[in-house]
Parts: sequence; structure tokens; C-alpha cells
Amino acid sequence: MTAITLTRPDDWHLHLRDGEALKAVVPATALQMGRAIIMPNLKPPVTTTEQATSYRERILAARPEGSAFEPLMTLYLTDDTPADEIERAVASGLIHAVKLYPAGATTNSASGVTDLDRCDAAIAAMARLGLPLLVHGEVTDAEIDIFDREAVFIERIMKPLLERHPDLKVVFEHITTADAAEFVTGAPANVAATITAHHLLFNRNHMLVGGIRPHYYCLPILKRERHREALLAAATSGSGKFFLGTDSAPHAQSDKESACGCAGAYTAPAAIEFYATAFEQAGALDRLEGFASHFGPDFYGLPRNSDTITLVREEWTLPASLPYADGQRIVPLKAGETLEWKLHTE
Ligand SMILES: NC(=O)N[C@@H](CC(=O)O)C(=O)O
Repeated sequence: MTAITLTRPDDWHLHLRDGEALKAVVPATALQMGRAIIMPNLKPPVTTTEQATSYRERILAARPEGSAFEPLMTLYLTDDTPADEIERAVASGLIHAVKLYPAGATTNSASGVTDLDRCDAAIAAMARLGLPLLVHGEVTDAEIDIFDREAVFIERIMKPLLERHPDLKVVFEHITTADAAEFVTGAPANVAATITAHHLLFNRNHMLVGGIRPHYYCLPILKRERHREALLAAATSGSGKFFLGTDSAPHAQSDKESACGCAGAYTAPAAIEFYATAFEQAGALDRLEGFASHFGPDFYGLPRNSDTITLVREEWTLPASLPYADGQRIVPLKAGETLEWKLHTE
């Protein structure tokens, strides 16, 4: 095949940051995606409808001329999120989900939830109003090995949460293990998952063999090959429970290439190309459109996009780095490497 045309995809998990960074990263996503679920882990986090509404305005202002890209906003759940904030969020029509970060799990998660019981009223309101909870599914206990944190989360947090709120719509974000893929497959229809392109393409050897490659360091961390295979099988299964969420997470080059580097892979500049590569490797390019463009809006109860994009089989090389905020540079994943699929642009 030399070209494929798809309904325009959406990104159901995206970090855009704020301030000057917006101008640097919003256009990359706006070129490919119709909409994106915008993560609220700013400093300070986006915890109110009012904050999310003004953050949305700043994102809209960073779109390229003529772009119809639509940011779908989220709120950051804290121990103190009141149920009436959930009602305000739904009434606004601009907030499409609430994000659960266990306190300390990842970048800017210090204000995250310490005990889910404390959020019970807010979560009950979400279940009642049909507002999805997006879950960073890792426990943070110091004694749990970083490679086991997702699997332990399922038993300790996810299952009890769904037992208490069986009607809650839950997206298990950026799943990285066979355990999570199996859990979501067996769960009722109100439970779905996003999968990143990098977890479909890479395992932990790519990050650690022959030298430590900080641009592959993200959370949840890349796992062993058998987990990558299970994720690829889930993504290409045709199940509507699995859909595209890049978790593109920009950090300045100096913050990644550091003695204590930040977690996050910047994949937005070639997101759909990365997914096409993974699906082609699995012999499942015909399943890409469902995963990238149909199942996400179906789960969120939104219309599918009505326009299309075309990918062509054409070699191109990702730049070694790109401009970022405050005169800094940012290194995309697979910087300087050649890709085989390219988004066709006029
Ligand atoms: N994925 C990451 O490694 N980092 C994300 C946070 C997150 O989604 O965990 C970030 O905001 O940098």
C-alpha cells in the first residue's frame, strides 16, 4: 500500500503545557488531530472549570491560522474536589473528563489524590452525570517496583473503584502491561483504555540497552517485550475499548538529558506516523482507523470527525530537535531517524 486515508484521528491523552510552550507544541497536534483530551497537570494544576476555560482559550490562541483543532478540557482531581465542581464542569460543555493522578505518580502530580475515599462524592457525581474518570494507573508506594506499579494498581485501586461505582466511565490511560490489556478486555463496556504509540513500538531494551536513552523514559515506564506484544494485540484487535492517546509529554531537552531527567516522550510531531508503523508491523493497517478515529469519540459520546487525513508511504527524517519555550529546544522521539509513513499536507 502506498497511501491510506482515514477519518481524521483524535488524541485522547495529550500534554500541551502552558505559556510559550503552547506556541511550540500545539501546531504539531493541530496538524494531525481533530480534537485532543488535554491533560490538566500544569503548575498549579487545572482543578476548576474556570481555570480549564481560560486554559482552553490560551490553547485556542496557539493554534495555527485557520486550524479547527478543538481542545477537550479536563479537570485534575484532588482530595478536595467538591461534587458541585463536577456539576459546573458538565454544565460548561467544555470539560469532557476528570483526571486521577495518584499523588506523586508522575510529572506535576504532587496535588494528586492521596486516598480515593476522599473523592467519593465527586466520583459519585461523575458516575451520575456520565463524566469519564481518566486514570493514571500506577501505585506510588515506595516498596512497589516501578515495573509492577500498573499491575498492582489494578488489584488495589481499579477493581475496588469499579466495585463501588460500577456505572462510572473509566479510561485506563496509557496502559503498558498485558495485565491492563486483559483487565480492560474483560471489564464492562464503561471501561476503556488509551495506548500510546511508543508503548506499541518499544520495550525497555530500547531505553536501556547500549546506553541509557532519556527520550524513551516516560511513565508508566516501558515494559518487557511480552507486554508490548499484548498491547499491540489489543490495539489491533478491533475492540472499541482501545483507542489512540499519545501521552505526548513535552519537556525541554535540558530537562530530559539530565542527571535526573523528566518522564515524558514528545511524540506529537509524528504521532499518526508512529501508530501507522506499529499497525503495519502487526499486519493490521486496516484496523488503524477504528483505533485512531472511531472508538474514542464513540466512547466519549461525541461525533466522529467528518474530514479525513492521508498518510503516504514516503521516507522522511524527524528533526534532531525543534524550538521550544524560552529559547530552549525539544527533542522528539526518534529524532534524526527516518520514518516510512508521512502525513500528507497540502
Ligand atoms: N507520561 C509521562 O511520562 N509524563 C507526563 C505525565 C504522565 O502522563 O505520566 C508529563 O506530564 O510529563
